[in-house]
Amino acid sequence: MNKVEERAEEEEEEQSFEELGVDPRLIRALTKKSILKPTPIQRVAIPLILEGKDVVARAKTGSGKTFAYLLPLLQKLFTSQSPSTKNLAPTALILVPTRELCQQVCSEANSLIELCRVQLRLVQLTSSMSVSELKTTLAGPPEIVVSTPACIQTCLKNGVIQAKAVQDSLSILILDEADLLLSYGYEDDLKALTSHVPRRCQCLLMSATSSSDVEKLKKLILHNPYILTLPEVGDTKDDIIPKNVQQFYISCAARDKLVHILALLKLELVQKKVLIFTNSIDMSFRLKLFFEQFGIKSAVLNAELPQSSRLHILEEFNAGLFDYLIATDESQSEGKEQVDDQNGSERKKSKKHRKHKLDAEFGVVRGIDFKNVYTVINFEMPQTAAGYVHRIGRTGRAYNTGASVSLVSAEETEIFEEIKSLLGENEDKVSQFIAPFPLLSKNAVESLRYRAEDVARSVTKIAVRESRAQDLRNEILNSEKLKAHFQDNPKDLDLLKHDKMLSKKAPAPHLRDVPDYLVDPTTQEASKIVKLARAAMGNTNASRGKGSKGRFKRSRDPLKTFSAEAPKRAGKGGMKRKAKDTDNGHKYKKKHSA
Ligand SMILES: Nc1ncnc2c1ncn2[C@@H]1O[C@H](COP(=O)(O)OP(=O)(O)OP(=O)(O)O)[C@@H](O)[C@H]1O
Repeated sequence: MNKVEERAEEEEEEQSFEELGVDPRLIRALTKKSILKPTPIQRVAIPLILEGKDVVARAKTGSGKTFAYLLPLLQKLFTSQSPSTKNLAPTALILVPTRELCQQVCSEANSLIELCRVQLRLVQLTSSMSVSELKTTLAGPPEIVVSTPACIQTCLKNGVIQAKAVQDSLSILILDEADLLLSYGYEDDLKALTSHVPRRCQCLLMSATSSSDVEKLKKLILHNPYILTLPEVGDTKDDIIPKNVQQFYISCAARDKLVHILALLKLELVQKKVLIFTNSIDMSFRLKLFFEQFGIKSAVLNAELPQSSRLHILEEFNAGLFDYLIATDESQSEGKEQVDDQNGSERKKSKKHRKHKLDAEFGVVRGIDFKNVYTVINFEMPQTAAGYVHRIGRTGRAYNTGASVSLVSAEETEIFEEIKSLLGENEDKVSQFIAPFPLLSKNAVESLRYRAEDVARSVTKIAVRESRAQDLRNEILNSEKLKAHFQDNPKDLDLLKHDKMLSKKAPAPHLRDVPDYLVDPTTQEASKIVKLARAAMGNTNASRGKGSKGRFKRSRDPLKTFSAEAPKRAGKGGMKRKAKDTDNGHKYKKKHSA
């Protein structure tokens, strides 16, 4: 790149929201949220959307896609309000695959609207609402509706929204997390809707990955769109995971995973907050009960819990009320049961053999904005490489940094190799993108083995089953209370704690703290460095805020400068990434589709 090109790129990177043409009210609102400069996808998408272009935006997880469409959408609605024209249907429709995402988009948008002090109504429609609730919510109508395709289809079928009114009123249609809409089974719902979408309607399609599903949707909905692809996503395999996330793995036998995760958490070798993934709900309860005996408080999150409990757990975790969340993601082995609206649509497929209903519109991984998660731990490896990308995408969001640690057993070698090849690894070479975790020594693991195995034996299948049932009962009882309470006090998070003890047996006092004599000096040193680094990076629950506040100081990163084992390999992985990290090109491709 020559100097002129370099300068042009630098200038582009320095572009402010103001220069992108964003309304001063929105800029003030963003400033209040400590969002000061646009991310690369926002820089390119906002002006095009303001101009009224159809856009397909592909940018990696956590790159700020939500504001990339919300800001121009709100701005257009601020200025287009005309009291003489009365719409009979919403002007804008945002479709997302899950209820959790509905909730998240609504709260992001509503907080901007509130801060801007404009008259604009945005509502959320969910499949759990009755026809009369849907009608009441849509009365007006509101300018913006956020929902899932299935729910909109229910509204159309039941006459809650008239097709003719959609044709007359709809000006902007946004498909968020577009790569997932089809895999959630919404193809027919989307096809039914598109027949009513007027040609003049501006259509936007946002996604984290490119897939044949995105192509299908593009053909179905968009007319001659601008395709925005940040090179970090589309072109080079090595940048599928955000650059600010360091990836590590630990090879261990499946039966040794408990002692390894105990060592990581108890010896404080990973930074908080920590999001732990399991492939089954039973395993998440096994982990929770195991942790409890060592005085580690955690909460579980899965598709079986009532929706209000799930939203509350997310809010509490995001607010920093607890540090460890064990999530079972939606694509994993237990599958998901299709439950839909109360009006008995064809999507309701009951599976008798399953004891508990899992919510088909639950999505814990995809698109959910977990705030300030520093470490993602794959206690069990995901079943697909794409699942890995989405799990890891829960850390390192926007300008924050993060790390992931995957516990890989011999049985998981195949998927691990698949993940490495997706990231662009060459089988014969030393791992470039996922390095062995350098801070956990064999001695450290062995020092905890006796205690871990003893406690693991006490967490029997019956104990797991009982605590899972108990937790579900508690949450169902609480969910009604939560629903009512949140309507009156949306900001109150302390009503119910989700990290309470489930175990019938109180933890033995001697297991709460690891005595110094059990921890070898190298591990003590490693733990000290992690703590120091956390303090130096301002990574505490209170201070590790959004945007640039928690910005990474690479030179202070212990995972780059310290190694308890295998210093050469870890160093190599670290150095390579370090070199790559300086290459912070934010180019984009813009082309008209054929
Ligand atoms: N310009 C910005 N500066 C700093 N933080 C930002 C900026 N834009 C968005 N964020 C924050 O970054 C986080 C991630 O944004 P967002 O959820 O939009 O990512 P995403 O690209 O949609 O990710 P995913 O594909 O996982 O859904 C959010 O907490 C958001 O508030």
